[in-house]
Amino acid sequence: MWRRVTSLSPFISSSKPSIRNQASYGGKIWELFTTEILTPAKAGISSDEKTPFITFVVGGPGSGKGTQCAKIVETFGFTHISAGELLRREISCNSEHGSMILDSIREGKIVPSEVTVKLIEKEMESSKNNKFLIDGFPRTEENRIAFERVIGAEPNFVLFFHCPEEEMVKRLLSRNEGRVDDNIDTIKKRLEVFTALHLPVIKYYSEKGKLYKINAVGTVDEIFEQVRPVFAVCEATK
Ligand SMILES: Nc1ncnc2c1ncn2[C@@H]1O[C@H](COP(=O)(O)OP(=O)(O)OP(=O)(O)O)[C@@H](O)[C@H]1O
Ligand SMILES: Nc1ccn([C@H]2C[C@H](O)[C@@H](COP(=O)(O)O)O2)c(=O)n1
Ligand SMILES: [Mg+2]
Repeated sequence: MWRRVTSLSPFISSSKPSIRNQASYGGKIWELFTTEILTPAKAGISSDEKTPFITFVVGGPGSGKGTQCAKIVETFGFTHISAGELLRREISCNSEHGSMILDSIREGKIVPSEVTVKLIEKEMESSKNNKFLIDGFPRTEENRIAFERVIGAEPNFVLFFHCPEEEMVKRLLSRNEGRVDDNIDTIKKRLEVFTALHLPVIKYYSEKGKLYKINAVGTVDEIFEQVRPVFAVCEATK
């Protein structure tokens, strides 16, 4: 079980990173952000079993966040909390916010942060684990600030899956899971929202030295080989 932390502490020291891994293909402004694999001390990994270890997993729609989270869970024993899945669950059980959430998802819009953060908080509180992968969150600065306020914690680090738009569109159109937002019109809106609202979040964590940028092009296993060393640092401190 995790306990809530009451103050936010800086996790990053100024010593040199042990490994530096920069994505190698062209792109937009995302190119400004680097991936660094930090030493345990630099990554701020606590030896306190009760302090939650929080990783945010971000990236565009279809960049492969969910796919890689499944591999991280299998290999490193994290609890996977997908913000999108929690919201879809609210739709399926016709909850108080179900129809508002469905409308937002159909339109490719972001659900108000207070709703999403409350769902995440409930999942964290009911888990016996203290290592969390929070997938598809934060999508916006509003999401990020609401999490800090409600949960009283920051992520230990943030994994950013960087994928070209054409590849994301191709993957989403062939996902075939019956999602109401996997159609070309909604995908276009999701991409617009991603470009407009996600950049400040990426920039924020990059400046804090918490961002690990992963080149999300390649096979699932190739991509996981970039992800693995980030979590191996965490394992090494147990
Ligand atoms: N490296 C890859 N190469 C090709 N296809 C992939 C790769 N990784 C994932 N996929 C496929 O692409 C689709 C989208 O992947 P996934 O659901 O993991 O993305 P996501 O980032 O979680 O998307 P969303 O934000 O919409 O939830 C899935 O059908 C998945 O099987
Ligand atoms: N922080 C979040 C996460 C998700 N949503 C909504 C909007 C997304 O298009 C949809 C699906 O999420 P995904 O499964 O693609 O991660 O859920 C949101 O509003 N806020
Ligand atoms: Mg997903």
